[in-house]
Amino acid sequence: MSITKICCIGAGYVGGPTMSVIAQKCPHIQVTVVDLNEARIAAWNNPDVNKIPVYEPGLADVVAEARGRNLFFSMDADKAIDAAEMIFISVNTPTKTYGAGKGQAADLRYIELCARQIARVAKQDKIVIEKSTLPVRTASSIKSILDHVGNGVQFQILSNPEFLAEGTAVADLHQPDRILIGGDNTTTEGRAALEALVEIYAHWVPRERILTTNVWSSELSKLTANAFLAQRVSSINALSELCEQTGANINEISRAIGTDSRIGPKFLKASVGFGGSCFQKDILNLVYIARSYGLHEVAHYWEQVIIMNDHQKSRFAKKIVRTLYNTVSGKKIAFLGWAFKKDTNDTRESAAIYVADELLAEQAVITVYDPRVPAGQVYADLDYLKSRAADENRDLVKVAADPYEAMKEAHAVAILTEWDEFRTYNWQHVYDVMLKPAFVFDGRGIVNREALEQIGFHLYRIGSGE
Ligand SMILES: NC(=O)C1=CN([C@@H]2O[C@H](COP(=O)(O)OP(=O)(O)OC[C@H]3O[C@@H](n4cnc5c(N)ncnc54)[C@H](O)[C@@H]3O)[C@@H](O)[C@H]2O)C=CC1
Ligand SMILES: O=C(O)[C@H]1O[C@H](OP(=O)(O)OP(=O)(O)OC[C@H]2O[C@@H](n3ccc(=O)[nH]c3=O)[C@H](O)[C@@H]2O)[C@H](O)[C@@H](O)[C@@H]1O
Repeated sequence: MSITKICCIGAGYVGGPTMSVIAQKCPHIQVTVVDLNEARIAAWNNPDVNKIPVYEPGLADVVAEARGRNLFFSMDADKAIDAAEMIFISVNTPTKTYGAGKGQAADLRYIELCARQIARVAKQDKIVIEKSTLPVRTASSIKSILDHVGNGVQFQILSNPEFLAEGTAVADLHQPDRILIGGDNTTTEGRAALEALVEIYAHWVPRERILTTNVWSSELSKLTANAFLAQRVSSINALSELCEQTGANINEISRAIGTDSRIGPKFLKASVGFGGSCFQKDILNLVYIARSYGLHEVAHYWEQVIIMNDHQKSRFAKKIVRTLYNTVSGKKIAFLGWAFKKDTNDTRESAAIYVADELLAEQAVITVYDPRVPAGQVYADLDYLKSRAADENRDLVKVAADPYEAMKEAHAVAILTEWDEFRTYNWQHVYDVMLKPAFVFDGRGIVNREALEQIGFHLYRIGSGE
């Protein structure tokens, strides 16, 4: 089966970049990305390609190459679904905030809406692909809806989880470690669907990197991969606290253990805590699934990864309060970084939000500088917590367009994101304009200890007991 038209439902951080790269690499396939969010679609269609809604290094060039040629962003989902032979579902699957499983299970209502829409619109056989991260066995729910609501049309369901990381999405999509496709290879139609998707990726990904499994393994591999990655961060963060007590240095430990080829060097960077839309959500989901099968030890084991991460964020905030003579009331603290990692404008579950919330509860006054995050997003993130009135968030938190302005007359600077530019600031100038004693709390381990201490700063760095 040769695919000529693809539709993707969901033009977010995954749908947008993923489909842009498929369109770039497969100019013979027409790719239409649809979304309910009108502003988002308008932004993807912005004639100024630098104003697309997702900031990712290299993405604007990919969009510029394919958009209008074989890549389209549209609000007309019915039309795109009807025309496509292959439909990716790439909508959000956040943690449930209501009912059974509240705070843990994945909220699948958007997935179900997509399945019902596809069933309603489809007039010819379709391949439906789970691109969103989903609990194991979701494909059977999608299939049930499609088979019972659809009008006799045949659907093949594949699982094709996405492993890109934000900030490196384009590089990850161009050269993935692997592509994972779960499908039913026990039937002729199932095998044909699997092969159709393999064919698409094979335009730029070596075949040996395209793995096929059964659907359930594919769904569960995605949750497992994120759980393993997050577990490494929590493990190194747990030890960062012990380093601070003992005079050991977490960077040296990461280097020492990372050279063991069985451990490997990646994901061993101690931090103020992992953020992002997925690690916490996916582990909570894994915990919920394990518990729903009565596997309490399994659930408890993975839950520790989250507990450790919450502790890491909280102890950073507490360290600031303790160091500033046990009170930050009315004191200006400058935040360098608000995004959950560098090279992205995404702030979902960013450690900065929770550190800020804890300091605001102590009546601190915060000025935020982030090279990519606009003021409106900072306030939206704080308002979402409902810890205090929106007016109070605006009174206590300011967002600066200039980093030196943010740090002027501050008691302390807290580094929350590892943006490269923070390393190259004129720290002597920063020292001169800050109140004394001037404190720097480095939650990312990026500044040079000797240089800052020579200038006169008091420096605290995560995982450094020196
Ligand atoms: N953000 C990331 O780096 C990664 C995310 N994932 C997974 O991919 C999925 C999507 O994540 P993101 O792209 O980050 O989410 P997102 O929130 O950025 O985008 C989802 C989009 O789907 C749209 N949408 C929801 N329901 C819809 C419907 N019925 N019809 C049309 N559009 C609809 C929303 O308006 C939104 O624009 C999630 O399951 C996530 O776990 C997987 C790998 C990486
Ligand atoms: O499912 C997803 O959404 C994605 O989640 C992560 O990608 P992402 O969250 O975009 O970014 P990561 O590079 O994994 O970083 C996550 C968080 O961990 C932190 N981190 C990462 C690595 C490290 O050594 N230390 C550390 O604190 C980062 O600062 C960030 O806050 C995974 O890396 C992707 O493979 C996956 O597709």
